[in-house]
Amino acid sequence: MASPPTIYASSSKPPKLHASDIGSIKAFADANGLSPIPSSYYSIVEGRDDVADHLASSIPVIDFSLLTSDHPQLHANAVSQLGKACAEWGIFMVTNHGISEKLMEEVMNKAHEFHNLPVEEKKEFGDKGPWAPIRHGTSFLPQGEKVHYWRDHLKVLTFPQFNFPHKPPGFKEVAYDYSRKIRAVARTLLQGISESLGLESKALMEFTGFDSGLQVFIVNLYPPCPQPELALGLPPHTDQGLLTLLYQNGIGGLQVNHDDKWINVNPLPNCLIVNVADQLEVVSNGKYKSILHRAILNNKHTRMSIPLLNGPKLEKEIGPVPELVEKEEPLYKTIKYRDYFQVQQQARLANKSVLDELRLN
Ligand SMILES: O=C(O)CCC(=O)C(=O)O
Ligand SMILES: [Fe+2]
Repeated sequence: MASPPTIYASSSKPPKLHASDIGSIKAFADANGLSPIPSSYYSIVEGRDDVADHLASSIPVIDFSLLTSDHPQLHANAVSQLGKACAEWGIFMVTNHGISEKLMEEVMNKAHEFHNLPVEEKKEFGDKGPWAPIRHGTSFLPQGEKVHYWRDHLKVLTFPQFNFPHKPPGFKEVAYDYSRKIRAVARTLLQGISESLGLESKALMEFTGFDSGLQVFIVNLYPPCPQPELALGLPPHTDQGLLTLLYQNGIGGLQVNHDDKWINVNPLPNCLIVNVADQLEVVSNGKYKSILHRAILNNKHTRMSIPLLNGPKLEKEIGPVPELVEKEEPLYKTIKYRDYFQVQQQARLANKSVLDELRLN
């Protein structure tokens, strides 16, 4: 067995502090510098898992301009690559997506400004539960979790209704523009994914009510952590929704689980990282599995990530698409997307995957 980290051997193990008392891990990290982290943030006890870094360069890359090409063969090739990426990986990078570098930078800068606002100024956005349109908070599920995670977040419902914090000035405007452009990219990807399953291009959009679908705009900030070998930014989880499109500030930290190994995601410049999420697994009847991922930490740089979760319409009944289960057994229950949240909250509190609750034996 590996020798335990020295912090465990010390008689002065740092105190357990509850994330709700800490409020903002950024403010806490700013105030505490290099002091040992509270022991309530120890989520890695056996040392970090091995990382299969030789596989990092195998994460698929989809050229969006080929997917939207008028040339039938180029489009067909892109669709087949997309299907392969969803089936074999559940994560891929999208290049040439058409969202300008300038807009992406503006969103990132404003997002940073938001997290840099004094704690008092952000109090009005404090987390009031899963259905609140704007929620600012820390960790993962502070009220239910046994250990905490080194991250602050802002989560905003940006579709079908657009909500957004009114500060810092200009954030709302660039976020609106970005949110709509991301939805358009997600919509085109969903059409390609539909085709890759042998369905009509609009089939998944219509079945999931995508054009009135939920979008959650998340801004994560992971401050430098003095003991990154002991804590995590986010625990292993899958995302709700159909497709998550994520952009980060150039500091690595996202890892995905592929064939039971953790792999660092090293994004190409200006690309979008796309994750297959739970509802895509369900509608594809398990052909495209939602990807397990987590966020690790470093002790030097602030990491920021901006994932936008694009899901079905809340009132839609979501289960395997009927065309796919004409010749095979449905592997998942059908439930209203709105009710899925209830199941998800309970499953997460019990530390289970929500899909386990929806799987039919
Ligand atoms: O920070 C990251 O790269 C991952 C964020 C994430 O998985 C999430 O917010 O659900
Ligand atoms: Fe996630």
